[in-house]
Amino acid sequence: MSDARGVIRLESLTKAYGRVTALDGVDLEVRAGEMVTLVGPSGSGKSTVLRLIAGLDRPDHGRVWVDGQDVATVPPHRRAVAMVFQDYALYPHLTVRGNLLFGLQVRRVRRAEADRRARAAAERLGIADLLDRYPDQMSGGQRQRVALARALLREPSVYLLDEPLASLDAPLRFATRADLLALHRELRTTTIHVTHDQQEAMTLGDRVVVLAGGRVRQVGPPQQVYDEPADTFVAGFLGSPPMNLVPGGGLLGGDAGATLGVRPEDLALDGAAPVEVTLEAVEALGSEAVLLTRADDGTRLTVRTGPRPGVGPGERVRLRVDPARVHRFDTATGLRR
Ligand SMILES: Nc1ncnc2c1ncn2[C@@H]1O[C@H](COP(=O)(O)OP(=O)(O)OP(=O)(O)O)[C@@H](O)[C@H]1O
Repeated sequence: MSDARGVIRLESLTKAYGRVTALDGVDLEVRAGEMVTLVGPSGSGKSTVLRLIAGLDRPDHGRVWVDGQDVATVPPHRRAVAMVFQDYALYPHLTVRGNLLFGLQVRRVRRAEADRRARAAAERLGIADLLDRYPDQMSGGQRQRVALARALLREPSVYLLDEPLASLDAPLRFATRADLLALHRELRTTTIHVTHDQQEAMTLGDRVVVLAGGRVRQVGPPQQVYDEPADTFVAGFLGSPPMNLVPGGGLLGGDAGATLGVRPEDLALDGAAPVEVTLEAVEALGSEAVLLTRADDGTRLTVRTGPRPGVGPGERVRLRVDPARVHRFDTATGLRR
């Protein structure tokens, strides 16, 4: 089914490890050419989703479709997927060239053709001068590029990326993220990318999938999920610092049965505003500052301001709340109203 190439469909996927339910009925369709970011707390089942797609584990119930085909009986090496892990998983006894050629040799690609493809992938990822090095002679960033180049050589229908940037330092992470995005724009290969990183979740995917407790909580374009979180869990998970959530509404405006939420950037210092709080701490982050405040009723509100807010701990300050920016959730169910 060539028209389904690159399409991934997960249907009621359930998986338990002993008494731990890792996935609890996951449905998801990833479109051809799409880049989807999978986020969620530790243990929410993100890696399990990838492992089931790759065939490294089998679901207890449910189905995985790759390229329009139910892959239940297809072994991992026959699936059209390439997985990249945080810890690279390179062969330590092989050079970069050896690592890149390995999969091509398994697939009986002729040597001259394999060499040509390996060099092209290495050049694309900027590691062509490292072909004779062994993995332990390279930095983490370089190893990760080798792992990505190796995935590229498989020419899969789908890339499964399990936190590939997590062990890189901030500048390298930023640069590699940009490379990953450029590569995706060029190749348009369907990609599912697991990350813990808020910025990656917001910037890398066409859509973000929020997972919690083995269930999909919300799927949508990152900005939409950020602007309209489906429940209090998603509201508190996406965004750093997280959304302020006030059960009963309190000083955001009383609302029995509702939990009101406001993001730190939607609160502002304003001497004429009615909400008065005590400033407990100021976190200066260079490009911005985060104010930790506490109202007389005990409610804590986090405020995001410019880098030099001009106020200090212990001061009484007033906060302006943009009413159009207040989110309303049902306290009992947590669902957006
Ligand atoms: N092989 C295994 N044996 C037992 N339990 C497992 C196994 N693999 C995963 N689990 C459990 O299944 C749940 C989901 O794990 P999974 O690795 O998918 O989570 P995750 O969202 O990727 O977490 P993290 O962000 O920490 O990597 C966790 O509770 C985990 O402890």
